[in-house]
Amino acid sequence: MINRFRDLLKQKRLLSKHEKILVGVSGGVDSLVLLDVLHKLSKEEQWTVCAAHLDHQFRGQESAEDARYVQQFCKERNIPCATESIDVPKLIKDSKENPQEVARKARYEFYHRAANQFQLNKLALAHHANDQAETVLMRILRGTGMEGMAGIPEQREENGLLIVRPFLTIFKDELEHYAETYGIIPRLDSSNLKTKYRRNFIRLKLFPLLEKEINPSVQTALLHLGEIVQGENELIQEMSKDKLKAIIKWKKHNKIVIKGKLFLSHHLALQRRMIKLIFSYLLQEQQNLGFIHIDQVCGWIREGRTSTELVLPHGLFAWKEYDDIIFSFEQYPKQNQEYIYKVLIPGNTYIKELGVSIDTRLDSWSDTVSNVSEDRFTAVFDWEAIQGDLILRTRKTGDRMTLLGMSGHKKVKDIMIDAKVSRGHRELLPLLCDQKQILWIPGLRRSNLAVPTPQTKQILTVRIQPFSFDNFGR
Ligand SMILES: Nc1ncnc2c1ncn2[C@@H]1O[C@H](COP(=O)(O)OP(=O)(O)OP(=O)(O)O)[C@@H](O)[C@H]1O
Repeated sequence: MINRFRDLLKQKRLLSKHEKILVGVSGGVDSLVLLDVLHKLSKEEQWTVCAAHLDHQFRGQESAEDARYVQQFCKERNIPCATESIDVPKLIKDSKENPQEVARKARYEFYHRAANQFQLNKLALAHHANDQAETVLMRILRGTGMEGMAGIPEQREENGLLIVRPFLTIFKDELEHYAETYGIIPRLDSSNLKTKYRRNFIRLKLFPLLEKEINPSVQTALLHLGEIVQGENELIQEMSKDKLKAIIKWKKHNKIVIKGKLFLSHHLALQRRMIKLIFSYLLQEQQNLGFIHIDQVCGWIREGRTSTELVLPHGLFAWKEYDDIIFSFEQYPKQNQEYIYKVLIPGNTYIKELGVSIDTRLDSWSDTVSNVSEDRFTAVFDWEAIQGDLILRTRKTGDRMTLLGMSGHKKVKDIMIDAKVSRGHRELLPLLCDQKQILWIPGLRRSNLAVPTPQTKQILTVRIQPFSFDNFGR
């Protein structure tokens, strides 16, 4: 019988020669068989095999006896065994998290400690084909995507520990048969019937019914479905990662900007995956968003309108700026960030809303005529043509100006739209005005007003600290 397991393990290629394996052993039949099989094959495969058992203190004395039982089982076979006893019921009481998650976390932390203690890098767990079929069916019934339907992964990495499940295609009756053949007596977990209610409902009621009425091999069918989906899933995941790289314009830990048109050029299946990847990147995989939100985002991007902001769970926001789709934990720049400053002449005025300062200087024409040079953030004016105080303020509805080199007025809003200034930044961008008109939109365009001429006596040079739209309002 061990030969069949040897062949199966070889075929799976989850374990190669010289592996250093930690086996998670509960004391139940599956994990005792796994430990026994791996131990029996360890000599020829030159494996180091150790065991780890955690007493979760769920069942008082009974749990403590499980731990002693596993220790004894290991001692008889000369297998090093790490055991710990943790008051998981107390951890659950003190925590706000889901009880199963708390127990799982405690167990995995323990596995890591045990693996470090024995210097091992693989963890083998004894989930089997029935567990897999139950998982696939349960997820289908509860609602899942392809990732969920793929079931339990045969191999995955967690913080440097490679977790393998060599029995995932072996049904429990075969493990029980092995146990009987080799005289392995498992501990009976009395909590099984209570804690695994839903699983037991599927195992004890639903599967027998489905096997009788629909398909005698329903579990195998589900197992195959899981395997097929897992393969296709891996393929589409790889594709999504590739495509995502191309649509990301830039990203930082709390913000991602993607190219809308390129995103929409992909199939909806890839779009959904890419949004999911974006969520898991921003949310650090802790609290991914479900199908409803993923679909909501895809639909919202398709809508195309640029003026809506999407409020998502876990403090995430999404908005559009021309072709950019922005996902961020910072809210869309507020509309009412109006400001107005009297500009000191000569002197320095700090605009706190922008985090930049504005410098002014007055010179006689003859002093400056040789070195006056305008750029996006510097402008020069005929001082005498300026009417009253100089102010720097945000845009007001209906603001208009005459651009240098153009005749007629143009709406400031349209000038900004033409220059592709995003909606949020339109409300923040400073306008330099005198008492009557707008003279200059720093960084963007200047008006045809107060332009120095050969008759100009005094030149006003205004220089605003260069700003990028990324520096403010976002
Ligand atoms: N207390 C524990 N200590 C260490 N490993 C555990 C413990 N409980 C479960 N495991 C590992 O996790 C796997 C899955 O656990 P699960 O509770 O689903 O199965 P189980 O019914 O306890 O399986 P088994 O028949 O092996 O006891 C087990 O097969 C075993 O490898």
